Amino acid sequence: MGTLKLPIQRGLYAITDNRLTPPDRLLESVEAALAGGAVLVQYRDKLSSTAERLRQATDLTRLCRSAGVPLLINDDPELAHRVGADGVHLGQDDWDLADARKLLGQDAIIGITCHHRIDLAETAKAGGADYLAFGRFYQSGTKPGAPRADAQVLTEASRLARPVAAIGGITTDNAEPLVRAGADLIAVVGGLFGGSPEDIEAKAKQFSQLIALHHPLSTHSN
Ligand SMILES: Cc1ncc(COP(=O)(O)OP(=O)(O)O)c(N)n1
Ligand SMILES: Cc1nc(C(=O)O)sc1CCOP(=O)(O)O
Ligand SMILES: [Mg+2]
Repeated sequence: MGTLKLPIQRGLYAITDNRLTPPDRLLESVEAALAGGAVLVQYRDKLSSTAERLRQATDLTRLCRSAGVPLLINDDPELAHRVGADGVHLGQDDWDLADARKLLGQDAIIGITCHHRIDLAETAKAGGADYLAFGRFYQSGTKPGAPRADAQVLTEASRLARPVAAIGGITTDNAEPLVRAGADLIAVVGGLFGGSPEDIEAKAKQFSQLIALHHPLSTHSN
């Protein structure tokens, strides 16, 4: 873990996937997302062996650190601790937030899945979550069974004074209403990594530009 908590910027949150960012393309895919302006990266891998996950997480930690962008590990605070990543993303059935905080320390970034529920977000905030994630907003090939959420929850969550992430089926064509509703982080797997590897940087730039343009607190014209 770094010695200082990195700030969470508003923008694109790039999330990796075994199928779409396989081991032989993982680093170049994330590099392209970073070149396109991703402000946060999550290593999400539910299939690889422990040794492979350790290798990939170590490589990504190095890459993201050199880009000055925080790397979070999905589900696995012990792996985050081992590789010195910047934090974790935890779902409602994953590690307890307090236990993860105890292991990773105050400077770790910990994000929590809140589905479509403000009560879960309030609990997560009270427990010290660094951002609150809501979804899924659209059909998702990555997690088709995730509960549905409506964009209004993003506006309601804006009052909680924590960065708000939106996830689930988001593409450059459907992200704008979520940004307008108050999403600070647009979290994407398929809409970023699902096409041709040559297109990742351009897609990341498109996401980054539309977030900068349409967020309610943007200094650009809306
Ligand atoms: C940014 C972000 N939001 C939500 C999730 C989903 O977390 P979880 O509910 O634990 O589901 P899995 O990702 O573990 O399948 C996420 N990973 N990232
Ligand atoms: C990992 C995840 N969590 C979700 C939630 O709603 O909590 S939706 C989702 C999948 C995100 O991938 P894609 O951008 O390909 O839909
Ligand atoms: Mg999880």
